Order: sequence, then structure tokens, then C-alpha cells
Amino acid sequence: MATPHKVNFITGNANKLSEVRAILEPTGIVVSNQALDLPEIQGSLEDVTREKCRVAADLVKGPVLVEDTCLCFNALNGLPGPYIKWFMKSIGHVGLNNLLAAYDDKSAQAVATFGFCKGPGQEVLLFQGRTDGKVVQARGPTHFDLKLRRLLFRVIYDEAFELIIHLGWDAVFEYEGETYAEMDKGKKNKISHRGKALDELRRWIENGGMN
Ligand SMILES: O=P(O)(O)OP(=O)(O)OP(=O)(O)OC[C@H]1O[C@@H](n2cnc3c(O)ncnc32)[C@H](O)[C@@H]1O
Ligand SMILES: [Mg+2]
Repeated sequence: MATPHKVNFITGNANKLSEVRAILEPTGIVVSNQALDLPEIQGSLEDVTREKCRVAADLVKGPVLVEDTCLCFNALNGLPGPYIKWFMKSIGHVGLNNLLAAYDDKSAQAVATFGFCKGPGQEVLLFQGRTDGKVVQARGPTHFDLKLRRLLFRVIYDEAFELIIHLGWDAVFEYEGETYAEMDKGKKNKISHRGKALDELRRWIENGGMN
């Protein structure tokens, strides 16, 4: 039997990790994880992931997979984009809606940009997925993954910080009538920005990219 492909996904976000595992592991790709706090520079979506990946490969001294998630409002020419985490943290779901109050156009694009690098000094390859939707008042569980969140709540000593830092925008992003938070995980992973980006990555791996 062929040895399974392995990726070392560097993320501090347990929700991302569980989605990446749910998407990749059924395809035979094994996902390990290291939670490193990587710098996120200012720049294009691609620049942010490229730099995260370069630093991760240097720190780990081996092959790494990283990802950066953006939420781009069309009325705001793509902002908050890569800065969505800091917007979420400071103004939350209500604030995100308020940002668009002055515009009729509530459309937005969720973007996942994965970076893979074989090791220090090696080229960073990018795999991107985009899903179009619109920003709505929060509907569905307001945490990226509520069950996981409750579990984390019990085991992580600094619960309050973790609660804020991992709070995602699933509840305010609507795709074809349902918010990401209202969908079951299987459906979200099929149509999501992350699912599409990981399809690209899987194709590349299956075509021998990691050899
Ligand atoms: O360690 P990393 O991988 O950087 O994890 P992170 O939580 O810092 O993630 P990002 O830098 O990519 O910031 C993206 C923000 O969007 C949130 N997020 C990421 N993916 C999401 C998804 O599929 N649905 C909703 N929110 C998501 C996430 O909680 C962050 O607040
Ligand atoms: Mg981050």
C-alpha cells in the first residue's frame, strides 16, 4: 500500500484545523498540527499567506501548510480582507453589518489562501478558494464551531482570550439563503472557500506535487 501523504498544518485556530482534517483526511491525506503564532503582514491576500508560510517553514525547519482567511466586502473594495480577524475582535458581527449600512451592496467574498512550502528557503506555492455570498444579521450559532468552542472552554486556561480570538463570522456570511453557521459542516465544507482551496491542494498532491 502507498504511504499516505502528510501535511503539517500550522494554525492556532482549532476550528480551521477541524475543517481541514474533515476535508483532507477522507482523501487519504494525514494532517498533523503545530499551533504557532505567525506574523501576518499588511499586503495582498497572497502576500500575507506567502510570508506566513515562509516564516513557518523557517521555524519548523521542514514542510509546512498554512492558511490565511479573508472576508472581502465588495462595497468596500475588498476590505476588511486579511484584516477581518481584527475587525471581528473589535466590532463583532453587529459592527460588520454596520460597516455596510451606508451601501445597498451587501455582497462579500470569503477567501482561503493556503501556502505550502517544503522547507526553509524553498518556494511557497499558493492554493486559493473563493465563495461569493452576502453579509447579513447573525443567524445560526455565533461561534465558528460551538461544540468545539465548549470543549476548548473546559480545557484552555485563558478561555476569555480564546473565545474572542477564534470567534468567526460564519453567522453573518450567507450563501444561497443559508449562513455558513446554519449549514451542517459537511455542506459548508463542500461549498466553502476552504473546501475549494483544499480541492486545488489535493489535486496538486495527487499529481505528485509533494514528491
Ligand atoms: O493561526 P491562524 O491560521 O492564522 O488562525 P487565525 O484564527 O488567526 O485565522 P486568520 O489569521 O486566517 O484570520 C481569519 C479570521 O477569520 C475567522 N475565520 C477563519 N475561517 C473562517 C470560516 O471558515 N468561517 C468563519 N470565520 C472564519 C477566524 O476566526 C479569524 O478571526
Ligand atoms: Mg491568524
